[in-house]
Amino acid sequence: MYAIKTLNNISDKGMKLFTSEYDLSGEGKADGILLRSYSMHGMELDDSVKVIARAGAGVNNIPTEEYAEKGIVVCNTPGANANAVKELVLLGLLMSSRNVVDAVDWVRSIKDNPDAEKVVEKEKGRFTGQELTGKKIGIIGLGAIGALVANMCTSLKMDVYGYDPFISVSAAWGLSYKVKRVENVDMILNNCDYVSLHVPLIEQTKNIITADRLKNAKKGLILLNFARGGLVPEAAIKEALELGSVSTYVTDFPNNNLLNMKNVICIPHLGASTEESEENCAIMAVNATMEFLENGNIVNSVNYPECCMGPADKRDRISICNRNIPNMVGQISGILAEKGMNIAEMKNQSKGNYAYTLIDTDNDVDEDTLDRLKSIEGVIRVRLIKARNKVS
Ligand SMILES: NC(=O)C1=CN([C@@H]2O[C@H](COP(=O)(O)OP(=O)(O)OC[C@H]3O[C@@H](n4cnc5c(N)ncnc54)[C@H](O)[C@@H]3O)[C@@H](O)[C@H]2O)C=CC1
Ligand SMILES: O=C(O)CCC(=O)C(=O)O
Repeated sequence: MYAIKTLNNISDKGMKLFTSEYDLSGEGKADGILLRSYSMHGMELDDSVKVIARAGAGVNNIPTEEYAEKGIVVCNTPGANANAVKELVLLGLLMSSRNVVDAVDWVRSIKDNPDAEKVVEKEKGRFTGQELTGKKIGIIGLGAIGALVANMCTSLKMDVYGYDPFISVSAAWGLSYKVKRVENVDMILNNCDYVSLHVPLIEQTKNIITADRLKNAKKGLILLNFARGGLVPEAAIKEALELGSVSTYVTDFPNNNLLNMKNVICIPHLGASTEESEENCAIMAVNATMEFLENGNIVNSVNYPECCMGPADKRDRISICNRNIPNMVGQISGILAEKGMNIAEMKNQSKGNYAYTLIDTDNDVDEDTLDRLKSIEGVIRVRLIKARNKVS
């Protein structure tokens, strides 16, 4: 039996995939944790936790490196909510271009005016906007969401520019040939009418949109931030709005300061909040959790490498989280050889500072073997997964 804890509400479509082997009561020590935006920084974790699945893309709410050090695999759900975000970006583009928020507020204010129809025609000129077609848009970050946004904007007949020095091969393949490649953030800000941010919040992207950069931005820029608040310092936005270099800031990450600024359109972090996206994310997160707990297979991890060997069905499987340093495989297989054990199948993958090893063995695995594997310098965690239908 595996115990699962959830730190946010996770769609039933995903949760009901957990079989009767899973205790979802949330009581006792968890083997796996599922969450959305809950902040895990500073949270005490039981030693029992082996896998954490973020039903979503951004993992800045999880100390992924600290957990890698503890042998806890953190997964996310790449692309599962990208379409939902793309559609909200479209709304952001339209809201900011057609003064929809102010116009709707104003028209509500005349609801008791018996001449509302006439007043509408007289006053509507105050809300005249601009069209998207023909305007320049820059997309910063061309991953799952940025690529969809870029392609959507080409369909709107916008002139689309993209910046992503780390673009993946698959994202590049999916990108319209109409998206023009730009070499730096400033070229985007200085030349575009609209800029949309789609990078993760990491050390290198924190405060990426500085006050200095915004000073030189094309006058009247509309800046959309559906990625993370920490990419754009509030002081920079305040100054840019006052100077007029930015005309409107659309953000999915409101706080008290932003809510009190004129020409800031705040949305309450709704980017991924559609039924479809919540279901997609939950299904992917639950599948990754079960795959790791039952088979030791790692999919969509952000702190350990992808490593899959199919179901742990016929043979016992040893799962090892280890540091990415020389001679780990040699030492591991050496111990199994000394114990007279035969390796039927083995896989070792690495990612950054960490590596992961899966071993299927023809023999029974005893406690002494596991203890010896654990004592290897650089081994972080060892787990035995008993075969479900063992061949004797
Ligand atoms: N508003 C919301 O509800 C949601 C917000 N998000 C945010 O959007 C972010 C992006 O999501 P996805 O597109 O799914 O992730 P992704 O991982 O598919 O794409 C991120 C892209 O950013 C690029 N990148 C990284 N560092 C960069 C840099 N310094 N400069 C330029 N590009 C850089 C990467 O190469 C990658 O192509 C997430 O990390 C999350 O913070 C994601 C989903 C929902
Ligand atoms: O779960 C959510 O609503 C937030 C989604 C999000 O921000 C993300 O996936 O990065």
